[in-house]
Amino acid sequence: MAAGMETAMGLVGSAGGVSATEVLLAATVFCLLLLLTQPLRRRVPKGLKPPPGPRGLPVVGNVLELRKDPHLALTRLSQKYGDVMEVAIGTQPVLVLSGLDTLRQALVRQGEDFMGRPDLPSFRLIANGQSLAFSPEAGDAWKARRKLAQNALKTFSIAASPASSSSCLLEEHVSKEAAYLVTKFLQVMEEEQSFDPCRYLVVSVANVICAMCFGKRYDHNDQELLSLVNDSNEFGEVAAAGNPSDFIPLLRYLPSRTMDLFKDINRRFNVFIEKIVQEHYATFNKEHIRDITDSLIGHCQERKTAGEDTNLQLSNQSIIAIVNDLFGAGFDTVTTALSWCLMYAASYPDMQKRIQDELDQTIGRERRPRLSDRGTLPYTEAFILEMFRHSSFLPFTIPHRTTKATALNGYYIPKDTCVFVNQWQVNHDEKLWQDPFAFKPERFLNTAGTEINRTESDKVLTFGLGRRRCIGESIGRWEVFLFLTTLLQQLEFSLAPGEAVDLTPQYGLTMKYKKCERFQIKRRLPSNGSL
Ligand code: HEM
Repeated sequence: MAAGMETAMGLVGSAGGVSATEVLLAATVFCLLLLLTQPLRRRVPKGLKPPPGPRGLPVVGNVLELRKDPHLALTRLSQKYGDVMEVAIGTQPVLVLSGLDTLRQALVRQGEDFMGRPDLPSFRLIANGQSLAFSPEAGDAWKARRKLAQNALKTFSIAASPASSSSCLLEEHVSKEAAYLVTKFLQVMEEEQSFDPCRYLVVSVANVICAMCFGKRYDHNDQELLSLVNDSNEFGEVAAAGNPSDFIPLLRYLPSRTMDLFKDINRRFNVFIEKIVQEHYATFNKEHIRDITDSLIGHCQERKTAGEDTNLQLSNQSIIAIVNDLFGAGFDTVTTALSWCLMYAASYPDMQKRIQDELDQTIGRERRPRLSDRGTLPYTEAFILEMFRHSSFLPFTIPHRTTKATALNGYYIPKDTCVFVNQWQVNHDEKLWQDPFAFKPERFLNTAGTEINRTESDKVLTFGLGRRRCIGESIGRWEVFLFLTTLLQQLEFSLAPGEAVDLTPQYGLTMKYKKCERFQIKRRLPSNGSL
């Protein structure tokens, strides 16, 4: 993103000259460009208005205002122009939506109108253009694929599992990986003074989604997996809302290291998934469906015998691409959520202690936390909610697109308009939250501190809303809960003394704090009576 923005800045900065003729020529070209690049005046139906927004420069539009932390820049602009505003990225108009009520209206009540995805060049590179999450299709075939993904995901994660000693497969996988992490953290701590736990967290979280999708787990030193999961930052830089090269065609022809990396990540990702899918095809047995990949292969084969192909035109390739999406969406989001949890816990030791006291009183230390403990740990739940709100690590949803011409809050919005949904703004809106920049889990508790206040928790926006709402929401929330409680039941997290840690989120599809090698982890002292 930064490289692209610099290029965009270079573009406007390059005009200049010394002689009067050159100045005149430059001015003429400028005016011509201005005329050519102004969006054609749209015909706005009677009774409606075009959305307001800041005036942009020719060629680059408002790119310069958005070049750093677009979520903050667009929040500031929304304070001036309102919940429905229009900015220009390059010459393309982009609708930016803020405000919880406006988002509920657009994404839920008028959900069909706002459910598309824009056809962006970088999105075409994801899963060979077949991605469920990023491709522009939003018709019946897409709806059938989303349903298929939801069902497969449910069967191999949160559905009751009579064959397992855990309540569901998700609990079994997470519990195992979290217990392994406890041992791993203590082992690394013996070897090093302090370290970055995210390096291990990401493999454990990836192993959970690998177990569900592919029925396999990887070693923490597996180079193939490590090289994939450690490149999520580069992926997020390009796939984030507002990547200039998606909107300014000229930038696509200029060399960009970030773009080259993005292409390479997607290529390696496809190779990784294809290899596993081929292995599954070779050993497939319809009487013994082992995981999500098998269940999708099974679906392809059933459809073939039922002659359903012409019906919804789902290609086998597009069905198999679903595992690509589930794996991709399933590890970076949850790892980022957990890394923020650990950072807040280490930065606020009193809050960490309060969670641990709650765990000691409710669960003790003899048995591992289970998913059924969720409703019994209100402070822990409030802490997780506050992590989602305060970090807002998914500042925007994946961009949306209008599927037809529509109206919102009295503004006219043409078909195929690209839409950014500003989740960060909602989570820091002073009209919704008292002291929005403070980290205060208690804001979600009732006065007695015994229950979550559901009116407050429903205001946090993290998983999107409506037709495009995240299909892994329950899995994501449950994983964060179970990993965090298992880790905090056994371990104490702190930061090595030194300079203050920089908690500023780095802009991307998912926002992380700067790499921090200063975590120290030790086994908790026995509490009175337990252990
Ligand atoms: C804490 C964890 C997670 C967070 C915060 C999160 C958040 C989101 C958000 C904001 C979106 C975009 C919504 C929109 O565009 O309006 C999304 C989409 C999606 N998520 Fe998640 N997610 C998480 C975990 C997961 C997991 C574990 C999976 C799967 C195993 C998953 C699968 C997906 C898929 C497939 C989509 C695309 C849906 C569509 O385009 O219709 N997510 N998620």
